[in-house]
Order: sequence, then structure tokens, then C-alpha cells
Amino acid sequence: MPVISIRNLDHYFGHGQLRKQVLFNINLEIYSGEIVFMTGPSGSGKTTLLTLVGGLRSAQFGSLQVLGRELCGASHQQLVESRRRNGYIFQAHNLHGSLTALQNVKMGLEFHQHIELAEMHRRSAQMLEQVGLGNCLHYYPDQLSGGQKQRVAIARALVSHPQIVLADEPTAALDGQSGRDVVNLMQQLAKEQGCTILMVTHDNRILDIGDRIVHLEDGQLKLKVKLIN
Ligand SMILES: Nc1ncnc2c1ncn2[C@@H]1O[C@H](COP(=O)(O)OP(=O)(O)OP(=O)(O)O)[C@@H](O)[C@H]1O
Repeated sequence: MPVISIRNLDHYFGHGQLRKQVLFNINLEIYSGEIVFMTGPSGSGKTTLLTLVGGLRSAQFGSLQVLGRELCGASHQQLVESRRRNGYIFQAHNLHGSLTALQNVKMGLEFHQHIELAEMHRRSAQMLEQVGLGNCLHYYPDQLSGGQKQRVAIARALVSHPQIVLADEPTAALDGQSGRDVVNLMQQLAKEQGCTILMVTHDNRILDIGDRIVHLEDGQLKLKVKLIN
């Protein structure tokens, strides 16, 4: 069964004369454990599609099922619940500057209220070890390099062991080698945890790491390519 199943999805922004269609009849299924890259020119609708899958905006027309739940026509509360089940990694790492690396990662567990504080601490520290930052638990984002910050963001996204991780250009602010390191790390952790990754990228240098590439143009899915690793 696919973890993400999109059928005949259309999306519009604006109202009245300003109404503009930005996604046209998208059909896509993504299976458990797959790493899927989404490419396409600026303005082709990649981020819109990613945010719809993440429940960060409401799906309007068609069908969008994530982990078996329909998000098209979902209530605000259902979208909030859907968001909490995913991990997110953005272009700008979005770390809280006033919190340490450890505290930032702990935030990835804050909606999991059944976990005790000491356990949250243990899991967050372990996750930071896994991304190679075991010596930087108490560093603030300002004290970390771009690649290290993005590693903290990865740790935060994965600490709750989400089934789906959504990433929007996570390597855009990094140099070539750091970008590749970050994506290699995501791939390794995702395979270990069995999680599915949908990642928007313009970075051609990392595409070989994925299982599949889907390409959007003018709001339409133009190409789906299976990669053989
Ligand atoms: N909140 C919004 N209101 C109105 N139009 C929007 C909004 N967000 C995006 N758009 C429009 O929707 C289209 C798709 O935008 P989107 O950000 O999804 O593209 P993208 O492929 O992610 O682009 P980029 O690679 O530049 O990030 C664009 O024409 C954009 O101007």
C-alpha cells in the first residue's frame, strides 16, 4: 500500500479574477521506504505539492491520501494531526536561535506527550550522536556551521521516527560536499528507520541518492523516473 497516494489533484491560489490554478491533475503514489526527489523549474508547483502532502495547506480538489487518511476536505484538526506525524526539513534550517542543539531536537518530540522528559533527552542526544554531533549537544545554532545546523534539523525531523519526512531544498544553502553529506545522512537514517522521504531539490548532484525522480512543469507532473541504485 502506498504511504502517499495522490489522484487527480488540482490546486488553486486566490479568488475571483485573481484565482490561478497552480497544480493540474497530479497523480502519484509513493511507497514505504522510498526516497523520491521532486524537481522542476521555479514556480512549477513543487513547494505547493509538498505542503499539501504535509497538511500545511488544505487540499481542494481530487484525492490526497497520506498514511491512509484523506486530506482533501480534511478539517483543521485532522490537518494538525497529520502534520504531527511527519518530519520536516527546510532550506533554511529553521532552528530556534535561543535553544541549544539538544533543545532544538527535543522539540521534535514535544507532541509526543507520552514520552518522559528524561527519555526525550536521551533520545535527542542519541539522535545527535547519529548525525555526528555528539560533541555539540549544548551548542547554539550560531556556533554551528551551515552543514552542522542542517544536521541538527535532520535530527529534529527524525527523532520521533516519523514514517514520512518532507524536505524542501535542504541542501540549497550548503556547498556541494556538505550538501551531499547531508543527503547521504538522510538516506542512511531513512533506510535504518524505514521512513519515506519526499524531497524538493534543484541540486542535480544529489539525485543519484534517490529511488525515483518526479518532475513538475507548469503545475503538471511531466516525468517519473525510477533510478536503479
Ligand atoms: N500563497 C500563494 N498565493 C498565491 N500564489 C502562490 C502562493 N504560493 C505559491 N504561489 C504561486 O504558485 C505557483 C507555484 O509555486 P511554488 O512555490 O509551489 O513553486 P516551486 O516549484 O516550489 O518554486 P521554487 O522552485 O521557486 O520554490 C507559482 O506561480 C507561485 O507564484
